[in-house]
Amino acid sequence: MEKIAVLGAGSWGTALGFVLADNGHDVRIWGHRQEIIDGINEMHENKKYLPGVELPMTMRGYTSLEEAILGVETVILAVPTKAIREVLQSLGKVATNPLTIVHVSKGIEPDTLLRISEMIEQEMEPAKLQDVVVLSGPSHAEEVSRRQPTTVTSSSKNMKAAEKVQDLFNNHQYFRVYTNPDVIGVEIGGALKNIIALAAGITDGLGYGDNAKAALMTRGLAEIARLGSVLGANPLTFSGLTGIGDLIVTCTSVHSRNWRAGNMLGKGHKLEEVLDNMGMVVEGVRTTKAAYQLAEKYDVKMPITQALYDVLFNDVSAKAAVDSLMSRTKTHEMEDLANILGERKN
Ligand SMILES: NC(=O)C1=CN([C@@H]2O[C@H](COP(=O)(O)OP(=O)(O)OC[C@H]3O[C@@H](n4cnc5c(N)ncnc54)[C@H](OP(=O)(O)O)[C@@H]3O)[C@@H](O)[C@H]2O)C=CC1
Ligand SMILES: O=C(CO)COP(=O)(O)O
Repeated sequence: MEKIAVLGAGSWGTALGFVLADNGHDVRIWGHRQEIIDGINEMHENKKYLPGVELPMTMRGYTSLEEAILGVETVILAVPTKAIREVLQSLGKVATNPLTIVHVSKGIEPDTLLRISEMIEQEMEPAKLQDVVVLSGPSHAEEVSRRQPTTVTSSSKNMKAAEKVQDLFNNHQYFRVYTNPDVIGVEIGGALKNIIALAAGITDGLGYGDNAKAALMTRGLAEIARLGSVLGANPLTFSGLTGIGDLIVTCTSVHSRNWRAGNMLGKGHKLEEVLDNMGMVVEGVRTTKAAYQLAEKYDVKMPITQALYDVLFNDVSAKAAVDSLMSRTKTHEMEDLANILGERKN
C-alpha cells in the first residue's frame, strides 16, 4: 500500500484515483475547486466530472497541494495539457523529496512543440524529479470508474519505473496495464488520435457514414505514424494500445469529448460555442495547432491534420475540408510508410 497523490480532480484524475483506491492505496486527490473537493470528501462523488459514481471512502480530496503531497513518492499528473506548466510550477515549490511523476494527459504544447514528458523535465528541478512515466491507452473515465475491462500502457525511459506504475495500477478485475519503452510513440499516439477523433466527429456530424470514418481512422493512423517515426518513435507502437487502440476508442465512442466536439462542428456549430458547451477539456483543438506546426517544421505530409487546422482556425467549412481531402492528387497507399521504413534501415 502506497500513499499516492493525484493532481487534477477532473474525469480522468478521479477515475484513476478510483482504480488506485480499489488496489488498496491511500489516494489523495488534489483539485483547485473547493466545491468539487468538498463533494469528494462529503458525498463521495465528483458530481461535475463523474456523476453517479460512488467514490471509495479511502480517497480524500485536498485543495492544499502541500498537504496532498506530504509523504508521497508518486504523483499522478491529470490536468489538461494547457495547465501542466502551472501545476508543475506549484508542485516544484512544495515538493521536498524526489518524485516519480506519472502523467496521463494527451497533448502536445503548441509553439514549443514539446511532449508532456519533456515539459516535466523542463519544469522540475532534477533534485525533485525521480522518474517520468506516461500512462496512456484506450480508456474512458466513465467506463473505468464502472469497473469495465480496460487496457493501458505504462512507458518510461526507466523501465523499472514503468513496471512500478504497472504494479500500482494493475487490477485483475478490470484494469490491465502493459509496458512499452517507447515514450515518444506512446505520447505521440495518445495526443494525435484526438485530432482524428475531432475529424471523425465532423464527418459523422456532416451525415457521412462508416466508410468515411474508416478512411479517416486508417489514413489518420498513417499520418500519425509518419510524424511519429520522424520524431523518433518506434512505428510498431502505433499498432498498439496507445496507437490504433486509442484511435478506435476515441473515434467511435460517445464518451469522447473530441468526437462530440467534432460532431457539433460537423452540424454547423462554431468552435467557441462548442468548447463553451463541453465543460470539459477538448485536447484535440490545441494539439491540432501543435501537430500542424510539427508537420511544417519536419516537412511531413499530414493532410487530415492540415484540413482540420483550416476548419478550426481558418474558417474553412467542414464540407469544403472533406471535399479538399477527397480531391487530393492520387497517390500510392503505402508509399510514405515504405519510404520511412527504408530510411530507418539505412
Ligand atoms: N477523461 C478521460 O476519459 C481521459 C482523459 N485523458 C486525458 O487526461 C487529461 C485530463 O483530462 P480530464 O480529466 O478528462 O479533463 P476534465 O476536463 O474532465 O478535467 C480537467 C480537470 O483539471 C482541472 N484543471 C484545469 N486547469 C487547472 C489548473 N490550472 N490547476 C488545477 N486544476 C486544473 C479542471 O478544473 P476546473 O473544474 O476548474 O476546470 C478539472 O478538474 C487530458 O489530457 C485528457 O486527454 C486521458 C485518458 C482518458
Ligand atoms: O483519451 C481518451 C480515451 O482514451 C478520452 O478521449 P476524449 O478526451 O476525447 O474524451
